[in-house]
Order: sequence, then C-alpha cells, then structure tokens
Amino acid sequence: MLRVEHIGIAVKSLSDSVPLFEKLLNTSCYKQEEVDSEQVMTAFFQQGETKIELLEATGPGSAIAKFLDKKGEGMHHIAFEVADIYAEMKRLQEEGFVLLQETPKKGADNKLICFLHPKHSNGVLIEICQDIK
Ligand SMILES: CC[C@@H](C(=O)O)C(=O)SCCNC(=O)CCNC(=O)[C@H](O)C(C)(C)COP(=O)(O)OP(=O)(O)OC[C@H]1O[C@@H](n2cnc3c(N)ncnc32)[C@H](O)[C@@H]1OP(=O)(O)O
Ligand SMILES: [Co+2]
Repeated sequence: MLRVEHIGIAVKSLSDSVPLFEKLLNTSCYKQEEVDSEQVMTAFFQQGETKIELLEATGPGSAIAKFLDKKGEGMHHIAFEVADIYAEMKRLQEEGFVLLQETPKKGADNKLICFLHPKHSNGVLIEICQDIK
C-alpha cells in the first residue's frame, strides 16, 4: 500500500456537511462527483497527501443508505492507494481477505477501486484504489 488515499465519511446531507467540513478543515471542497454505480454523491477535500471523501446516498440501494440507517453518520471506510490493483487484489485474497468484487470497478476522482469485507479486517471497511492513467 502506498498511502492513505482518502477517508470516507457517510453523511445524510452534503449541503449541510460540505460547509461544516469547509469550516473544520479551513479549506474549500475541490470537487463534487456523482458515482451512479454506487448510488452516491461525493465531495472531496485535500488534506496534505490524503483526502476526505464525504458520501451522501442518492438511492435506497446504496451502501451509504444502509450504513446511515444502521449506524448513522460517521467514518465509513479507509482507502489505500496501490500501484497495481490487480496484483494487490491477488495478494490480499491469498492472505485470506475477502474481496467484494472479482474485478476492479470505476470509483470517483478517476480511480479503479475494490473493497474488502469489514468482517475480515477488524470491522473496518477497506477500499484499495489506483489512478486510471
Ligand atoms: C464513490 C465511489 C467510491 C470511491 O471512489 O471512493 C466509494 O467510496 S463508494 C462507498 C460506498 N460503497 C461501498 O461501501 C461498497 C462496498 N460496501 C459493501 O459492499 C457493503 O456495504 C458491505 C460492506 C458488504 C455491507 O453490506 P451488507 O452486507 O449488505 O450490509 P449490512 O448492513 O448487512 O452489513 C453487514 C455487516 O457489515 C457491517 N458493515 C457494513 N458497512 C460497514 C462499514 N462501512 N464499516 C464497518 N462495518 C460495516 C455491518 O455493520 C454488518 O455487521 P453485523 O451487523 O455485525 O453483521
Ligand atoms: Co471511497
């Protein structure tokens, strides 16, 4: 893993949470992007070499909608940047982690992504991601 690429935070409303995080971090949200495949709207803040990703559900089938129903707002996942997502998926599977996809999918901010089931990583949902060249 190269670095923590972003920390994902589930929120009910980006229109409430973006101004809150702008005040908290003293920086502007640099991008909002909808990811239809995940039924989420995202908002990003750069913090040093990592990012904060706020996530609002755009449909009832979204993992974020389910998470908000069960646990409420808060930290949802940690994303690690990797150099070769295919090699890292193979390595992690061989180490006994459970991948939630067989092949990487397109995420926000020009990334290929894959999630690992939180049950096998001490209750933490892990995303790995690689820049799309
Ligand atoms: C914007 C795109 C992308 C990016 O580019 O950055 C994103 O970040 S998208 C983020 C949203 N998408 C995802 O989270 C996709 C991956 N997640 C999933 O596939 C599912 O959420 C899940 C992890 C498989 C859970 O789904 P499901 O089994 O249907 O839900 P349950 O509510 O029944 O949960 C089962 C079990 O897992 C616990 N859980 C769920 N979410 C989390 C979480 N974020 N962190 C820790 N634990 C989580 C949940 O509490 C249940 O536990 P038990 O009750 O103990 O069984
Ligand atoms: Co993410």
